[in-house]
Amino acid sequence: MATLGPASKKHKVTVVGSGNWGSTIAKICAENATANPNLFEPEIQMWVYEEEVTVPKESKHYDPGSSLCNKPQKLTDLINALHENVKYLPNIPLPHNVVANPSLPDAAKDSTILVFCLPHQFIAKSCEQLRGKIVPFARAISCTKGVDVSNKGVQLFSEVIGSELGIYCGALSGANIATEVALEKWCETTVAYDPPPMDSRQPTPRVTPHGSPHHSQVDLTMSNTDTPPAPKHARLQPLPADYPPLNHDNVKKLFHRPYFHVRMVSDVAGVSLGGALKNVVALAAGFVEGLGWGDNAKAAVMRIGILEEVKFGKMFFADSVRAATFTEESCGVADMITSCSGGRNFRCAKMSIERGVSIDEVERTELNGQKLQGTSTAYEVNQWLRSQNLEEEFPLMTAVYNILEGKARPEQIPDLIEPKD
Ligand SMILES: NC(=O)C1=CN([C@@H]2O[C@H](COP(=O)(O)OP(=O)(O)OC[C@H]3O[C@@H](n4cnc5c(N)ncnc54)[C@H](O)[C@@H]3O)[C@@H](O)[C@H]2O)C=CC1
Ligand SMILES: O=C(CO)COP(=O)(O)O
Repeated sequence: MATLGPASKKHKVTVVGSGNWGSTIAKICAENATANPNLFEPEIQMWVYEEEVTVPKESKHYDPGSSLCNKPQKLTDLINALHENVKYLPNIPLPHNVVANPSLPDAAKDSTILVFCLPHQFIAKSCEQLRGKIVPFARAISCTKGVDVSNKGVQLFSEVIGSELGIYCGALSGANIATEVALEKWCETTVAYDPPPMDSRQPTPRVTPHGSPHHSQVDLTMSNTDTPPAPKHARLQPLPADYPPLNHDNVKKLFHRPYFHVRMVSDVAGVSLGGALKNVVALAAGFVEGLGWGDNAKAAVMRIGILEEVKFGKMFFADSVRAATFTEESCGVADMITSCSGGRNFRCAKMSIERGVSIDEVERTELNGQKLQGTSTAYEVNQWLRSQNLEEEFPLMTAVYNILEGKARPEQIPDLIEPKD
């Protein structure tokens, strides 16, 4: 067995995104960079989609005499001066080693770990900006919840990021309402990371994967020897030996906090799909709550939602998904419950019924720039199901789409999701 020298380099970490969850994830990574100085560079770069922001009067930083407060400022300048994202994560101090950067290529320069935490509609554009500008052996984790439908079929965002950038991408998802996590209220999350064996420098169990570059182009099968087989296609570059290995233990150290408990798994598809599809279910839960139907109705919607998640995974990601991920891990049932109780998709869908306005209007007026993922995911999922002639197999996903389109009413949900004999 090859001897491994001590790692002389450390991982540079960039968080791509700075919204409600992006800023929270940057806080977590920054705390862990400080806690693990042997693994990570001290500074966490956080890419901020630049905009002009006025410090709100209710902010503790508001001081009418200060030049920062008397006119709109660049959000990056505010974050770096106040160590708070006053627009997307107000009242939460960010560690001083979080550095806001308005240039994506600059923020990601030389980074070996890219943590993507953007609303899903912005992933493709950000990958375009990064293509050819990152270190070729970088690894990524997608914290984005959604699926992408294109002429390539239905893809997870870990797959989109992986194939656009030619790097390996895992996924982080769980019952994680950002404001609670940012306040350090305890919760669990699931990180799916199924790295090529060359990263972990230890045998990794064979998993049958779906689609992303290491999946389709690199044979992950381990022989019985300690040396991993050479990849059939060398596109995925090995992590140089002078970096600490990116195995489950070290990836966990980037995210696990006393208030944010990480369980590591290898099922990237299951983790990603749980997070994506529950956002559509949360809209249905919001609709029935908005009608005043109570917890029993919401529980029925959640039950069917979980069944449709599992079915979607088995039908379209059969070679990689593990049904138990949806029931055993935080990214499954637990995320369904929390999202259908207090998530933005749930709350905005409920308000849209109560006020008799569209959910898009509620998003515009109530979320101060934060983005719903359930509405666009409902359209993406429907586009895919329709292309496969399978809308009837997913009555809840289809009902939500039809309600958003004005082709069905929320009151019809019980009939729409009733199994057809
Ligand atoms: N907020 C939460 O509680 C959680 C969110 N997530 C997921 O994390 C992902 C990111 O969500 P949040 O951080 O909550 O974002 P957010 O919804 O709070 O904020 C919107 C973000 O989009 C950025 N943005 C606006 N226009 C843009 C453009 N043209 N290009 C690039 N960025 C642009 C804004 O700067 C802002 O950072 C989503 O997929 C969401 O489902 C996952 C777990 C919890
Ligand atoms: O994903 C979330 C909690 O895990 C947050 O969901 P919302 O985007 O609906 O707030």
